Amino acid sequence: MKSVEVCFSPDLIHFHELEGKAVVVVDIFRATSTMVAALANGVVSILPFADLEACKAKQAEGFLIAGERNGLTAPGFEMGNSPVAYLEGDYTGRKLAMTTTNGTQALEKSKGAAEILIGAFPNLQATVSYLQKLDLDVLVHCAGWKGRFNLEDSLYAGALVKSLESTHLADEDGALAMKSLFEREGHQLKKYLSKASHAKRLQNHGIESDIDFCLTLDVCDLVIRLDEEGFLVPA
Ligand SMILES: O=C(O)[C@H](CS(=O)(=O)O)OP(=O)(O)O
Repeated sequence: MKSVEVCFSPDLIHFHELEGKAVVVVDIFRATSTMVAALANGVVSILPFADLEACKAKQAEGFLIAGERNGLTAPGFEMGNSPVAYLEGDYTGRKLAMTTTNGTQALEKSKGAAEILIGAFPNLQATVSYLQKLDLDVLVHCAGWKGRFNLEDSLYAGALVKSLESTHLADEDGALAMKSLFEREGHQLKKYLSKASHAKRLQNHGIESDIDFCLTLDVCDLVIRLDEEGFLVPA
């Protein structure tokens, strides 16, 4: 049987082996949810950046540029980090360059894995089915918040561990704990996560509809992987 483990923050990733594994990067509020929304609604690929200036420079090459820091659109960027913006606008055929506070940093720190996927609640089941066909152990890499643990990414990790239980053994404490948490709270995601500090920060930005999308299960039949050129694309 294959295995599944959880890393709770990019600052802890050095404790985990990446080589030979499928890493699922997750940043529920909001980066990975936004990536799913963008690629499910016409964007053809996403080039992730840890750095704002490098990302912004891609505009000169025709990229749509998305930049977010501390929940707000960064100065000079066309898009911020709202999934709903991609559901409402028409970005068909556009290539997106994207940088966010936590999510794109976690992606950068996942490099070296055999396969890197984007995890979010809207594409949970599609990602599970894809992972079950791969002959790889799984590491869930939670983006957290500025190096800290957060509830929403960890709860997603629990949902993934639970969904993979017929094929992947959860044999470490983080995976076991989050599976138990999801079994207890997964039926009331929105109520439970309304207590999360990140949800409270986003509520202060008045983006309730983003939170709703981020916590909706299985509305996108889409698997997203990082390709050999460094673009996030549908698998
Ligand atoms: O835009 C977001 O939701 C967050 C902002 S922050 O972490 O609360 O500053 O960024 P993300 O990279 O999606 O975690």
